[in-house]
Amino acid sequence: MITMKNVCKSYKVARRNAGFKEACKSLFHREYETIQALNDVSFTINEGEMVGYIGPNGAGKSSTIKILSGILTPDSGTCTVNGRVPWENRIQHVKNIGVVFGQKSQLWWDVPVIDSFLLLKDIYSIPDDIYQNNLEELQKLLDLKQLLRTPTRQLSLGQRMRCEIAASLLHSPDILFLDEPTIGLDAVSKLAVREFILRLNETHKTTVILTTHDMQDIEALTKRIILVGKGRILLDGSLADIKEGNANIDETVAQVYRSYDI
Ligand SMILES: Nc1ncnc2c1ncn2[C@@H]1O[C@H](COP(=O)(O)OP(=O)(O)OP(=O)(O)O)[C@@H](O)[C@H]1O
Repeated sequence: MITMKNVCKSYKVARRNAGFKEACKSLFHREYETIQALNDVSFTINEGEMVGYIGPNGAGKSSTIKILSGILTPDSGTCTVNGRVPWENRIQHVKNIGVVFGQKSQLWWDVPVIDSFLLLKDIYSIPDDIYQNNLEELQKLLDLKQLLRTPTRQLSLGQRMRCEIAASLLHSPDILFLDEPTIGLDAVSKLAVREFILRLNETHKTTVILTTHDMQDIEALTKRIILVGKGRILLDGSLADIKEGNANIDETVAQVYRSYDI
């Protein structure tokens, strides 16, 4: 189970005006601004649930995922993932979770994908039999056979994303965090990724938290949505709660964002 209770997170950002004079001035006197990325965020997600975490740019989605995966520590509030505080026992915690950041790679750029997988096997101390079973299953379901011997940098975005998802699941995590996993993918790759996530959730009961701006992803994958805006949870329900008649889903969501002024 995942719980977040009254979590707040702010960032301190240095600001200065343009120009050489301002750069010199900032050496002696820095101005800072505080950005409140998360403000009193609370929710609970049960085992096996698949939840869409949506909101406009800068709403606080990635900050939430980073806290849940132990990369960031909140300023205040509590958070547990399967009974563990993510940032306190990171080594144990990461064995339980898989994370895919659509805009970042966890694969080593210059080596064949299979070498990255072997490195991950060592990092996560995955036993041989589990690694082999998982590799075989993922290879089949994500159609990786032709890709494993290719260096990551030579893969297309869609091919890389399939490899990234496989990499995040080699150690059989109970929970998968997907931060914009279909960003930039063509229709065929998107469908393949969606189908795989659905199947993973159905067969392995993996808990999935998905952040995306693609409302078709949300429509296809999640029954529950949590809407975040300006660092606050604004709605915890289903797409049906915000959908009106046969309105287009993108227009509906844009209308919701406008109505909350986010
Ligand atoms: N490392 C950082 N340093 C300073 N400010 C940050 C940092 N990371 C995020 N922020 C700020 O915190 C706020 C929330 O950012 P976050 O990346 O969590 O939003 P998001 O919902 O994931 O956005 P997007 O959909 O654009 O990826 C934004 O105002 C952003 O500028």
